[in-house]
Amino acid sequence: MSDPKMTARSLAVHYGDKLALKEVDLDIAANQVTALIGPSGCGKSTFLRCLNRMNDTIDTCRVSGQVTLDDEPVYGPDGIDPVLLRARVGMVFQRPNPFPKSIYDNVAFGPRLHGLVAEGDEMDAVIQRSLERAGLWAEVHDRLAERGTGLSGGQQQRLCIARAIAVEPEVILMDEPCSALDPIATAKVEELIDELRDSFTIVIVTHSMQQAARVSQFTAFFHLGKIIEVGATEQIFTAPANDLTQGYITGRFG
Ligand SMILES: Nc1ncnc2c1ncn2[C@@H]1O[C@H](COP(=O)(O)OP(=O)(O)OP(=O)(O)O)[C@@H](O)[C@H]1O
Repeated sequence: MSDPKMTARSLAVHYGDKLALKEVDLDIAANQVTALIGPSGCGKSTFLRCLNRMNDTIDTCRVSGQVTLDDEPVYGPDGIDPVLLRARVGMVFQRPNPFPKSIYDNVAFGPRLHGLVAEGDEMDAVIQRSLERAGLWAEVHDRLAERGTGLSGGQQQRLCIARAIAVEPEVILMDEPCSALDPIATAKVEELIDELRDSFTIVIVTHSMQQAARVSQFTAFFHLGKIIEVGATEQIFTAPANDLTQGYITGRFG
């Protein structure tokens, strides 16, 4: 791939003695959606968390190999500062997890943490723009002081997306972002993902083959800690090269 936004090379992850990810190589294309699929426990989330060093928070976890963001190393002595890295590579989790604060303060959290935006008109504009881009502004503009936790599940997840994009990340990692949502809320988030890729590079872990096919341009199939196959989503779903991929996408195992 020419000029990938992020790369992983020989990436391996141990939890204690257990090898969870084995020598994984992957390029993440800029302004595209890359889906990570595979059976439970195959290492998708572990891989995703390596991209913004979220695994650092797990005591037993050891990472080896290289990850880059715009050719800069993510790990090692010359690695990007982890706080800065997480501003550049944001994350949306499986369960919507708004802070027990107002809708406004949820979105303002990142810009305040990183000292990016002045309070007042400038912050108001960032809040509005982020909520608009997350497709939530129309639903919440007249109740920004209410608690984020009082929104519906789907709205909470879009609030978490607004919170992630408020710091203008370059990459957004999504770990099964729709698994706690109903079909209508899921459809909204999927539409949003498609719009967001104009501005951001997106990596999404999903258990839903339909979702991977609908939202992504590239798909990587993981099995037992390795990448078995990676390619254009259409090719992976219509003409996979590997029997294991074929077996998984046709539901023979999972
Ligand atoms: N914090 C942890 N401590 C110990 N082992 C872990 C930890 N997190 C994950 N693992 C193990 O690492 C392996 C990969 O897990 P991971 O969560 O990355 O898989 P996954 O493909 O995302 O699974 P799922 O689809 O079920 O979420 C599994 O065997 C899992 O049990």
